[in-house]
Amino acid sequence: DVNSQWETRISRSRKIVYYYNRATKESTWDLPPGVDPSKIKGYGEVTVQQAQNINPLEGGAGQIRASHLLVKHKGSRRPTSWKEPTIKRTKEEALEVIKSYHSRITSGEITLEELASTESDCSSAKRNGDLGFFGEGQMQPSFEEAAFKLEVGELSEPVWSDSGVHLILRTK
Ligand SMILES: N=C(N)NCCC[C@H](NC(=O)[C@@H]1CCC/C1=C/[C@H](COP(=O)(O)O)NC=O)C(N)=O
Repeated sequence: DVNSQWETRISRSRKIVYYYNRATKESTWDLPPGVDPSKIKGYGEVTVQQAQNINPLEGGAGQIRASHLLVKHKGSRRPTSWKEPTIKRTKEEALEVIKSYHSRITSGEITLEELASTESDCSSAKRNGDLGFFGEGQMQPSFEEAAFKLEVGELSEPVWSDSGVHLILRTK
């Protein structure tokens, strides 16, 4: 089963956990869909919290914390998600969807975290969209540039990255 293929390792440079699949030799920063970090082979003592790369400590200098809601499209770098195995919507359709989410959040009808938990195509949906603390060089440039421009508590306009289109809420 999927938990037997994956193992957690510590990235020496980043001092955060990543996941390595012994069968496919794939490595990824984010919790692979369907994997329970508390059930897979760990490298050293890795807490579940660490395994989800949520840095429990205040972000270091120059780090911010943000949550996001991602809507992927068929041209996304990984057109699959925990929600659907093959994402077929077009870029235009993805933008329409994210615009409707943007107005529902700005009208106060729903929060980004609530919407991300059920609608985001990113595995961070399980954490209400929380990406934890991150510094420069960790996220794709377009996402990083938009996120670092936000004030704490501010919601971005739709932001494109190779992953798809995002709404970003800076939280710290
Ligand atoms: N530090 C934390 N928490 N995780 C490391 C994130 C690695 C980073 N990821 C991104 O830049 C995309 C855009 C912003 C968020 C994000 C999340 C992607 C989106 O989904 P995907 O396109 O991968 O299927 N899911 C995971 O990586 C990257 N350099 O690829």
